[in-house]
Amino acid sequence: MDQTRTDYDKFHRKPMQVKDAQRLIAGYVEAGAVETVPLAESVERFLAEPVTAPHPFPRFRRSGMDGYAIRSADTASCSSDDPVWLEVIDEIPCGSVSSQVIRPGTAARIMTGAEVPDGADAVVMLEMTEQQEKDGRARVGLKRKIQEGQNITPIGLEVQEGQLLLSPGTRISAGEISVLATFGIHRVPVYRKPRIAIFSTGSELLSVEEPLQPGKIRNSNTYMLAAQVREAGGEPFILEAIMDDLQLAQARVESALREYDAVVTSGGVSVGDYDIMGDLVRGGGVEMLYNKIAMRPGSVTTAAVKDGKLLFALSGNPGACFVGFELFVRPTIQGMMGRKDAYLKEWTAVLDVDYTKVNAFTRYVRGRMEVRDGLVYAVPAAVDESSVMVTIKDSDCLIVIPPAKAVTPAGSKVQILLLKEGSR
Ligand SMILES: Nc1nc2c(c(=O)[nH]1)N[C@H]1C(S)=C(S)[C@@H](COP(=O)(O)OP(=O)(O)OC[C@H]3O[C@@H](n4cnc5c(N)ncnc54)[C@H](O)[C@@H]3O)O[C@H]1N2
Ligand code: MOO
Ligand SMILES: [Mg+2]
Repeated sequence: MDQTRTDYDKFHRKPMQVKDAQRLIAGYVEAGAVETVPLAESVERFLAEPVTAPHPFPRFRRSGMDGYAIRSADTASCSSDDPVWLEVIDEIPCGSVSSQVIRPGTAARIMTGAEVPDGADAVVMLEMTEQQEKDGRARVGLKRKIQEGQNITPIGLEVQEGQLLLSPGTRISAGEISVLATFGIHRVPVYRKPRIAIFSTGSELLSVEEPLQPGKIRNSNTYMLAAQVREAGGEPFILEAIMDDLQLAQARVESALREYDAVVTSGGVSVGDYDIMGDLVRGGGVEMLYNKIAMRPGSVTTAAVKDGKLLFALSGNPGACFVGFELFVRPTIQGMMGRKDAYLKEWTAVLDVDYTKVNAFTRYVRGRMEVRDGLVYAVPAAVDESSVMVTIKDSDCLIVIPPAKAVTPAGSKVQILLLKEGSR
């Protein structure tokens, strides 16, 4: 390729819409290998197989109170002046099953969580009863009519046998752990965490342990990306940052693509003389999928594929790097763990202040949500330049501002993308 042609390609990039780029990437994403882990270790992992209920839950008629299991018909005509007295024929602690059948005129003492004996159709709480002993036999007195079914949790109230409880791709947290434990699933099939290699490019980068030097900065993107990979559910592998050297980058990308499930880099994707990642993806060693997205920040966000494995070459500007990850890498990692359409959740909100910047591309503005009078307001970060690092931490959403020729006024309805997994 002659130099003129190369420069032309470098500068004249064809922007792709975010949704089209996401769809293109999704075509290369498949759920990966499965491993089995002990229940306690399955938290935060992604389930690999459906879980259906092997039995109903509750599995037996369960007493909801400490009291007496009775036949409701026995209380049909009792009153405070004329209590009914039932003979207590058994005591049923939780975990025990009575061998008695409750017949007319009898009752069994029962504890919360115990199986209600045959014949009984209600449980009366202890506080509503009187106890008596007559001729060496325990009796319980009731003064009020009791409804059939009272304080008995029926079989299968929560879950029917065979019911689908959890689908593959579900992220396991406390509620899912409770389901798995209840049904005795103590070895849990989960997707292996995708192994994601991360390295930054830039001759200006110092490692985080190094003292500052003139013109240099510390490499924050690598650590931010590693945190994002972990939050998405993947396993980050931090590779040493490299200088702006095309051969070095080429060798590193190739070996990382061989060894890991996907590779994420930061820096060097724009049109600068040392923007080597931009050159690398156009160089033929990998198949470029896109090198311009119709968005800001991150317009130069780039992706490529080699032997079915994805390379995400994100912008070096921290704000753009963060957004590029959230829109393209996060859904990829989660897709590798069985999640379909794992894109940031979208809500509608009211823009809190005028947004004055205009742009031909959709903007993904860092911001935070505030709920006032039942409405969600989207408050843009004070500074949301692509190069700004410090407002990333203050953001819990990205405010989507479509291409606009004029100010987007306060009060406009806007879409917001939720960033924090906990709020999704
Ligand atoms: N002539 C043009 N210049 C630029 C354009 C353009 O269209 N024409 N686009 C601008 C935009 S927008 C962006 S975004 C950046 C993209 O830059 P690169 O992806 O090539 O990234 P670098 O040049 O390597 O670095 C940009 C910036 O980020 C800092 N950086 C880099 N790596 C890290 C890191 N690991 N941790 C923290 N900070 C990092 C770097 O020092 C630079 O300040 O290009 C614009 N220019
Ligand atoms: O590509 Mo830059 O990140 O648009 O701001
Ligand atoms: Mg650059």
